[in-house]
Amino acid sequence: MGTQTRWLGARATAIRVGSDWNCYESTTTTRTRRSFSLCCRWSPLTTLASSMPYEKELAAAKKAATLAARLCQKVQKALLQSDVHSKSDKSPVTVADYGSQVLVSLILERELPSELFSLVAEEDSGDLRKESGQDTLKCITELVNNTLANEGSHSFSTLTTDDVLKAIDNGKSEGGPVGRHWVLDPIDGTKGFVRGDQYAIALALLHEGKVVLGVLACPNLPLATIGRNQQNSSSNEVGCVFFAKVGDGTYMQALDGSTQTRVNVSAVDNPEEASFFESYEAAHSSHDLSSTIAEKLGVKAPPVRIDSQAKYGALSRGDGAIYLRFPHKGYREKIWDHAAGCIVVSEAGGIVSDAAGNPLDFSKGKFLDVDTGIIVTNQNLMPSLLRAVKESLNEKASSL
Ligand SMILES: Nc1ncnc2c1ncn2[C@@H]1O[C@H](COP(=O)(O)O)[C@@H](O)[C@H]1OP(=O)(O)O
Ligand SMILES: [Mg+2]
Ligand SMILES: [Mg+2]
Ligand SMILES: [Mg+2]
Repeated sequence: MGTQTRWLGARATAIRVGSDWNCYESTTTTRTRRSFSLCCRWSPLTTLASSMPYEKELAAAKKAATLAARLCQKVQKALLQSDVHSKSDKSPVTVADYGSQVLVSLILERELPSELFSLVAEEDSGDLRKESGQDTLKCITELVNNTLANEGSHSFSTLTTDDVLKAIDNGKSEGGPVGRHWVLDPIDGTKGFVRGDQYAIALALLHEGKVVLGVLACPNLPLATIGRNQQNSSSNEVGCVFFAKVGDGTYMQALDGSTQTRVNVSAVDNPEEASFFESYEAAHSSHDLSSTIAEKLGVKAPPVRIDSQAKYGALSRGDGAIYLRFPHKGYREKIWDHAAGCIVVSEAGGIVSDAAGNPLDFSKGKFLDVDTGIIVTNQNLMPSLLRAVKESLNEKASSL
């Protein structure tokens, strides 16, 4: 099975690998590589991208999220050991948020050099460019350089503060329905991070407005089941990475890189045996509304409250069967808070929708316009969950 090359003119080359022809466009101005499946005449014809769709991108995303998780673990450890562990002192958290974004941005760009790079990320460099942000900027730069050095990453020379600002600002893309966009929450669940609880590094790739891959690194999530289905486990190891790409299922791996296992959502169809996740923070999601819905549905177990998209990860492996999220009036959901979690759950067999049963639309820029809230469960429970949600919302509206 050798390779063979055909010259398709000044801008494209076809390379045969085995019986497949892979066509590349090469222009000096755009550095893009595209599938030419529509314009090439001979067959069989597939592209590298279609024979292993998003394989390279997934590997890069896992590498980026894992390294960012290491940086966050270091900061959280220092934060919990120091006496600045107070909610009013936001600086250590800020350093980790920015540092995580810098690492993901740099690693993705380095690992995928032939692709146009577009990143929609939560943080921007505005505050770090002010006089008052200079100490924090130095601190982030040092932290990122140390993390890269500890990982033995020799492909980066020591970063300057300017490099750091540029890497953060790579995340300024607006996303949208055309092309590819990475979507990043460098620390999802900041409140949990500060408390020493759950948080996640959430990274996803959108292609033509759809989520095609997602990685959720959850440094504090036990590898063993949590929540109501918790069994006695000999392992108290923590640190999970969930990852999924479209059509390929969802997998979980330990953060330290052990063998991956395929995961599936719970198959429970009796709500009495189901348990549900919701935000730890009542300010992020109405606990009252969730408990009305759960009661109407017949759920007996109390809610499992944890921070961040770790809820999507836990649900994808069947730790609980339902996730209810009803932010308070006026709050607009962002794509980076759901993109990775959404594909992790749906590839594990679950359904993610808004409160009216519509799928989430990630193609509208950085905001997600959802009807009232977000609900997640398996195929068996979704019809009755939707009924319970509708009834509860109607009752709430008529009581106002
Ligand atoms: N007022 C709010 N209502 C709902 N979600 C919020 C609010 N403020 C921040 N968030 C975001 O909600 C997510 C955490 O939700 P939870 O942990 O409760 O599920 C995080 O993405 C958090 O942002 P951040 O990424 O800055 O932590
Ligand atoms: Mg978030
Ligand atoms: Mg965040
Ligand atoms: Mg935030």
